[in-house]
Formats: sequence, structure tokens, C-alpha cells
Amino acid sequence: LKVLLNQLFCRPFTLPELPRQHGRVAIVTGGTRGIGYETARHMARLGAHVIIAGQNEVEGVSAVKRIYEENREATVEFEQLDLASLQSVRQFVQSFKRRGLPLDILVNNAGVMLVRESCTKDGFEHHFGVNYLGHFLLTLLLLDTLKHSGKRSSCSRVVNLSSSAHRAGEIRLDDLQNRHCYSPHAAYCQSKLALLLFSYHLQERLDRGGFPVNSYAVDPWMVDTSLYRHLTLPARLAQIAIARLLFRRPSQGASTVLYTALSPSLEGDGGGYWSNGHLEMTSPNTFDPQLQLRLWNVSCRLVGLQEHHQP
Ligand SMILES: NC(=O)c1ccc[n+]([C@@H]2O[C@H](COP(=O)([O-])OP(=O)(O)OC[C@H]3O[C@@H](n4cnc5c(N)ncnc54)[C@H](O)[C@@H]3O)[C@@H](O)[C@H]2O)c1
Repeated sequence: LKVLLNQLFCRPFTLPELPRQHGRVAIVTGGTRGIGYETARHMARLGAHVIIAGQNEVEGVSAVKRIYEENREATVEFEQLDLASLQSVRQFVQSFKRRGLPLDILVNNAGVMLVRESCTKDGFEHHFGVNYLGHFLLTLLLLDTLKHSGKRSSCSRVVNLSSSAHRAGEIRLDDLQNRHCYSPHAAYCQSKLALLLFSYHLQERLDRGGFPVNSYAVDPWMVDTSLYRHLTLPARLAQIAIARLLFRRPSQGASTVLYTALSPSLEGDGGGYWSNGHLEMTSPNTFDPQLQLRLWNVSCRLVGLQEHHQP
């Protein structure tokens, strides 16, 4: 309740002016709409070369067109990526690497919430597969490029869109797919907790190896987007009614994402969970190194990577 009230009544964070991003390359998953679109749009406005990675080509092309119409100088493109398919993740990375581009910023933004019990193409529960596992594989496959680009300029950054919903999450390593007793709410919370554990553990590994990459987790606050479209009808109507008054706009939701991705003031300061422009505490289970490591190892096995995969 405290978190909810805070979310509803706290003043929105004002994004400080950010430096120009010429020569920097960013990938934003799910950048076709909502928070991801606003993130991509702002980055393109600052001069970054932005790749919107998404599953829906029509939406992607339209997003690129809108950004370009607003700013004819923008370098923005759409690339097909379906996080519900590990093969699609691998193909996306292969085609990105073939181009020999650097990668300075990876925003793991795409997500689904409260979808009915269903599986990804590889048979994983949908929230777990899309919100967490697809991004886990994507990040690890792109890590060498991120490391290389980090050496070339300032630290590269990975930004993972988690949520305050992680606080209600539980990682059941023996039932990650929620098969035992399915609840869309529990599945969403688990996926956001998993992403947070991943974000923390990745930073720890990067620090240990002395790699110039920072990994952040972000709660974008309660934002009025299509994420809520799978709510039950009464809940959806209530959400629409209060959203106008109390939810944030997608551009406001993108502000902490942009801050962690681009702010020079975070340069030497990797990691953490950021919300409304500030570093926030997370639930106690997120700091459990054993849980982080076990989840990492299980995830490696599920996506077909070596357990002690780099870094
Ligand atoms: N809106 C909120 O209140 C809120 C709160 C906390 C966290 N978040 C997180 O912020 C992120 C962005 O959410 P949003 O509110 O902008 O939602 P949104 O529904 O507007 O956007 C989600 C994006 O993810 C993409 N996506 C969904 N499934 C995909 C797949 N299989 N492959 C590739 N892309 C896929 C969609 O196409 C869309 O572009 C999500 O990770 C969400 O969990 C949102």
C-alpha cells in the first residue's frame, strides 16, 4: 500500500538536460509504443543512432516514421525481434553483429503483463519468457559488443525495465514456469523480480571482470500505456478512470530510463535500482547472492548457454 500511495502521489522526476549522443548506438526493445517509444524518441532527438527492436513490423515502421517526421536528422530504424522466441533473439543479434556497429546502450524495455496462461515458442511461461529470459539471452549475446564499445568511449549501459511489482514476486526455482498454480499476477511479479536479480548479478560480474559496462534496473512508475490492456474488464475500467488523474504519461515514465541510460553523472556509478530519478532499495531477496547465481545458472541452461558464460 505504501509503495502504491507513493507511486500515485509523488511528484514526477524532471529529467535534467542530457548531452548530445552523436556517434552512439542504442537498442530499445519494445520501442514501438509506450515507454520504449518515448525512450527511443528522446535518444534519437539527442543524436543517437537508435534501433527499435520489436515484434510488430507495422507498429515499428510507424514508430520510426513518427520519430523521423518530428526530427529529419534522426537516425532511427526498426528491426524485427520477438522475445517470445529464442531463435528470433539469436537472429536479431546475428544480423546486428554482421553490421559491425558499436553498442553503447541496451534498453531491455519490452514487456507483457497479466496475459492469460500461455507459452512462448520455446515453451516457457509467457511473462517469464518475454520479460526475463528473452532479455537475458539478448544481453549475454550482446555483451562482448557492449564491452568493446565501453572501452572506446564512456561505459556502455544496460537498462532493465523492472517494476515495483518485484516486491510481490517470488522466484520458485523448482517452478519457474508457474505450472504448479498459475496466476498471471504472480507470473508478472516473478518476471520483474528475475530481471532485477539478473541486473544486480550482471553488475557484480562486470565489476569483478573490470569491464566498462554498467547494468541498471529501473521502475518507470505507474504509466498509462497499453501494458494494462489484459486487465479484467472491471479492473481495466477502474484503471482507465484513475489513469487520467494519477498515472504518468509515457514520456514521464521514460525519464528515469533515459537518466540511467545517458546521464554523465552516473558514469562511475554502476548498478542499482532506480525509480523516479533516485536510487531505491529493493526487497531483501534481491540481495541474496546464492539466489542470483542459481537463477543465472538455470537461465543459462534454459537458453542453451554455458553456465559460466561470460563475463
Ligand atoms: N506502464 C507501467 O505502469 C509500468 C510499470 C512498471 C514497469 N513497466 C515496464 O515498462 C516496460 C514497458 O512497458 P509499457 O508500459 O511501455 O507497455 P506497452 O504495452 O506500451 O509496451 C510494451 C512493448 O513491448 C513490446 N513487446 C511485447 N511482447 C514482445 C515480444 N514478444 N517481443 C518483442 N517486443 C514485445 C510491445 O510490442 C510494446 O512495444 C515493460 O517492461 C513493463 O513491464 C511498466
